[in-house]
Amino acid sequence: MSSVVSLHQAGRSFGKLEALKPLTLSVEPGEVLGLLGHNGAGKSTMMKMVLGVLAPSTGSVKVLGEDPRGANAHTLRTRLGYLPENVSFYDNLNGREVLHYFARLKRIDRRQADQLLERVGLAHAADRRVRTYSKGMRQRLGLAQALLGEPRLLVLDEPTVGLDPMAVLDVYGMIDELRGKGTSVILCSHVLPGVEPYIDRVAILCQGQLLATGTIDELRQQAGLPLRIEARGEELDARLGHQLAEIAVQLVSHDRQQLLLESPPASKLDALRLLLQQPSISDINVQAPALDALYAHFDTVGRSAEAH
Ligand SMILES: Nc1ncnc2c1ncn2[C@@H]1O[C@H](COP(=O)(O)OP(=O)(O)OP(=O)(O)O)[C@@H](O)[C@H]1O
Repeated sequence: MSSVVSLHQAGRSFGKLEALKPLTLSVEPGEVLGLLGHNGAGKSTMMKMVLGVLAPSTGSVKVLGEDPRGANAHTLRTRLGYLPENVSFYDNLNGREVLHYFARLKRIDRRQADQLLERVGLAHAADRRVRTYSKGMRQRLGLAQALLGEPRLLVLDEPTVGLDPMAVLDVYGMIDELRGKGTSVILCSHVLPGVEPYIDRVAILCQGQLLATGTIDELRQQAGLPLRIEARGEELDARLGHQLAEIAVQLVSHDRQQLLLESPPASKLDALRLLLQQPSISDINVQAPALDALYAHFDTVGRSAEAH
């Protein structure tokens, strides 16, 4: 199956500033790509190139096999959905009118608007002016607007900003449902905790450069960050620390009920074997580095490489 998005050596400069250095990246059907990067890393520049708002200065961009700025751009756009970071609407319209307006722009049956209002939990507020909506309600309306026309590709810029924890889970649940139906999603987010189960692959940008791409497990392998092992029990003996040190496992903290260890990935099994030999240990918990730790690692590496 061909890629939904395919960037080949695509880069973009503004005058002398190389906002996005040439990068090659694809998004497959039904795949959720998490696009991460600090402020000014080049995320919006990449999203704008995918949406056809910006032309690449070098290389090529293809979306659903077409140039997003080519002769078919208008038709192509009806198959894309976009939620901008700072979503804004005509405040004097009500929620339903806003969606009808966007449906007309996309040449889509306006009856879809009512279904979408229901789907994002705004049916009760459909006849209220948008000016009375809370931040979370506006975000939901933005999402409904992006979903008009059942797009094949959704580009979501910080979709969970300003949402309460339950609403965040709702948005992630919706992304999951879309992924199940084969929609591809580019999810640009600074909000990392909790997002892991909903993304298939991550792309990390730093100062305009693509630093790393891969599944979270692949990024863990590339980063080689230590795992955290927590052992619980009664009357734990910290002298175990010496044996652990021999297999390059570090004792981070300990008391009589708990040992906290940091283990290089390669020493994990040796560390577990050693712990399992201790009758005083009743529970062991192993934690692989989470996405925020992986992101921080690659970002630090990228910035120090740039500084040299
Ligand atoms: N139209 C423009 N003209 C000049 N410079 C620009 C333009 N658009 C973006 N830039 C610059 O390109 C770089 C990348 O910007 P971009 O908006 O892509 O970053 P970002 O990762 O989306 O940041 P944020 O998280 O703050 O939205 C920045 O240095 C920015 O100032």
